[in-house]
Amino acid sequence: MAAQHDSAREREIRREQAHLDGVYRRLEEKIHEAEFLMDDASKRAQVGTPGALAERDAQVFRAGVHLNRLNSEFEDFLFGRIDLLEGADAERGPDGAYISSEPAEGAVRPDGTADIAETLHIGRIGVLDAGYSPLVIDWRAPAAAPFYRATPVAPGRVVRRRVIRSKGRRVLGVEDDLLRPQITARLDGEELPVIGDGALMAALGQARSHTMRDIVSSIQAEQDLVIRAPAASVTEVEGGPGTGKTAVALHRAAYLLYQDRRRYAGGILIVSPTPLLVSYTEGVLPSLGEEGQVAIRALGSLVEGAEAGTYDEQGVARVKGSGRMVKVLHRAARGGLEAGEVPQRLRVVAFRNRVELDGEELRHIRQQVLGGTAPVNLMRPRARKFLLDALWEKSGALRHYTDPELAAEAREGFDEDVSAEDAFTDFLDAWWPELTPRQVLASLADEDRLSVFAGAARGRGAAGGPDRSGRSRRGRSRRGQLLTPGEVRAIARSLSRLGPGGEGPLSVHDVALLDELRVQLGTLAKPRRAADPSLGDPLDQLTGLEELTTAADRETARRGRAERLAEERTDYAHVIVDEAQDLTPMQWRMVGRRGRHATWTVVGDPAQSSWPAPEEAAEARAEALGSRPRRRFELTVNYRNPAEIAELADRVLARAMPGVVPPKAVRSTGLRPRFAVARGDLGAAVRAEAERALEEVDGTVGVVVPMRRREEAREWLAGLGGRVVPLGSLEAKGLEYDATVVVAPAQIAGEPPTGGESAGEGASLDDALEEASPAGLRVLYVALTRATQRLTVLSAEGDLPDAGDVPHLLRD
Ligand SMILES: Nc1ncnc2c1ncn2[C@@H]1O[C@H](COP(=O)(O)OP(=O)(O)OP(=O)(O)O)[C@@H](O)[C@H]1O
Repeated sequence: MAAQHDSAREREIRREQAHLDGVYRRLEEKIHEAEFLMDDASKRAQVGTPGALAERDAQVFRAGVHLNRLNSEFEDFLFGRIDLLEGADAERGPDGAYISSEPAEGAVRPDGTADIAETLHIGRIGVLDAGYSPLVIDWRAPAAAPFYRATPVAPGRVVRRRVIRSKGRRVLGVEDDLLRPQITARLDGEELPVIGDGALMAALGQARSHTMRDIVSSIQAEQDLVIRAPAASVTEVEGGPGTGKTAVALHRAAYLLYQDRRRYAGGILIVSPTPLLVSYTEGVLPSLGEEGQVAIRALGSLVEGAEAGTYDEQGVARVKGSGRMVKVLHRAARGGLEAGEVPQRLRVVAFRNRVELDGEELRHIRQQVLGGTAPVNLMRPRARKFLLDALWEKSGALRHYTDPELAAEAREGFDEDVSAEDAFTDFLDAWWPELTPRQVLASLADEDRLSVFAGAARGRGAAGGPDRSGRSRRGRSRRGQLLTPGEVRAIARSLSRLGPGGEGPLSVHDVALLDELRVQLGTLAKPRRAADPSLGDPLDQLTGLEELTTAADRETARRGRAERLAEERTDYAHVIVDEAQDLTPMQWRMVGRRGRHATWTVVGDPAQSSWPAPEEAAEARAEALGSRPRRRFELTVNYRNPAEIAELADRVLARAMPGVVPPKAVRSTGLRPRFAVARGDLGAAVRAEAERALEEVDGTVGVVVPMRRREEAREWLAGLGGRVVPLGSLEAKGLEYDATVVVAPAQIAGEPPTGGESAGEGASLDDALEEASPAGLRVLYVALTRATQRLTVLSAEGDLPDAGDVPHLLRD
């Protein structure tokens, strides 16, 4: 093989540049073609026959999509290349590349030499030359798979894998991996040069910004297996921090779209734990050429019209997220009719007689109606019928008829009479109003009401809330009691921030409760809106001769329709759940409803779960995913943290989940984590450490503080600029920064379940350890695994640092 020196590198860069120039020439031709098609299409608008118009619409649409993709500003449009031996067969796939992945017999000569038979360039979208030969293969095409999968142990046909770095139209560099070092391969009679020592490390060393980058040029083999796994039933992926789970989930969405656009366009939902993670990741799909086809939603934004703006204290969150709430809400929905002023008398005039039902009779009727299983709002017709039955009986009119036919006729007349009376309809509206989920949720701010639904007797066992370690006292509660009086009080208090109609700020966990109530209450069919021509199908408007709308109008209408569909869509074709370990049972139910007929990809890491009752969540997850078969994958390499940081985090993991094998960190920076202690003012110490980190790295600095300190942290760090981000420990999920400052680790690990004070000044070692529940330690593990370059641990009250400033929880 040729030795690596600068002139060889430059020559190779020139070669790739020549190829890229050819690709851009071809792209320009395609752009002209698409523009011509658009132009041609708008001329057809003047022809005006239905056939021509329909054809034109289709043409405008196709050309528009194509133009958008071609015009997209791809940072490095072309990023890879593989040089392949001759294949075992001579069959070509639809992208023009040969299909076989194994070399033909005799491709390597007995003397160890071989010729490169095929060179493929890999890019974000595929481009064919005028003769339909591939200039660039789409990274998702089967022919591109060896680029990701080939290893020196199983190289297949790949001799050399090259990552090409470019900016705009300029090739900046190339990095090669040689997969068959034992052979001497020739390309066009020349020995194949090998440049650089791998692109992965270069990618990992880059400074981080506030948005995630795609990893399309350096996807690793174990990740590629997940990305390209067939979308059957449930694909489950587990892996430690930094193993690329989120990256893989996003690339998988793009892959599925490529595989079956018809099925998946607009039909993929990615569920993310926090809005911060949504905004961090949402640029990745457009960079892969997939704009607007995938809904990425935070757990607090999954229900239409309900956007969570706050977090509950952890103790409250634990109860709201628990499966015990299903029964409480079921009862609350059924009892919701009693929440306001309930009319105690119904008085109507029928057949010229006054008929009346009193409070007791009405209560009895209500009970009978509620004996049905339908959602409460959908029982209104049943309520109406039972009321009419009772009125008819009470009127005594039946006695006057012996002939059943006449009796039936009379009854019909009676019902008509009563139903036409305002007194009756007004009564029904007040007695069986349409309940909204928000209203019913807000009604639970009344502790007495909630106690009834929760089966919790008031006034006794006031200390029955969550205990200090956050463990539920469910095991010790009375039979039939769903929530303890302490839990009832905590929930009622948290809901008191809502107005009577449920207006006001919702917490993330309230949203899952609203979704549950939505189902328990049922939604009345809305009267169909008068047809709005801008929302109709443009093809429906082609009534014959006149051309009513311009192409631009139609494009707007199409977009309006797409947006409306996206808003209303509640059942997806594929659901991807990121950070799945953190979904509460109630959230699993909410997410499960959105993928009843879907295939699923579920990625997560049990070691990062902040949910204190993993068995309960596992049960809910099993229920949401149903009996679909599971296919499991594991990711084992940590691409984010340098080994020095991973080693420290692993100490916490060993404490939180003894026996769990941490992922292997592939990089080492030689920089050990820094330990410091806040001896005076905590805010000043945090600010000083953040400033120091800003000096040390080019990119972002995340300052992770206990949840209850996040408001203060904003003030401490004010004015340091956009590179510094203050975060509560639970908000750090899934994110990464070049440097992180983890503040008060013992408080992060021991954040008390009901938001009270944790072990403070003068706390003993035993106190500190007792406070740190496994769930708390897992939260700390997340905080410690966010840094790509540098980590500072700043001890505060309760950390018990040793002489080297290492806090107790992080010592060996
Ligand atoms: N094959 C790869 N090539 C380059 N970078 C990679 C690769 N795989 C992962 N990374 C990078 O490693 C970092 C971690 O990836 P990601 O956030 O997807 O991990 P994760 O498993 O979701 O982590 P966590 O569980 O901590 O949220 C990201 O910066 C990602 O871009």
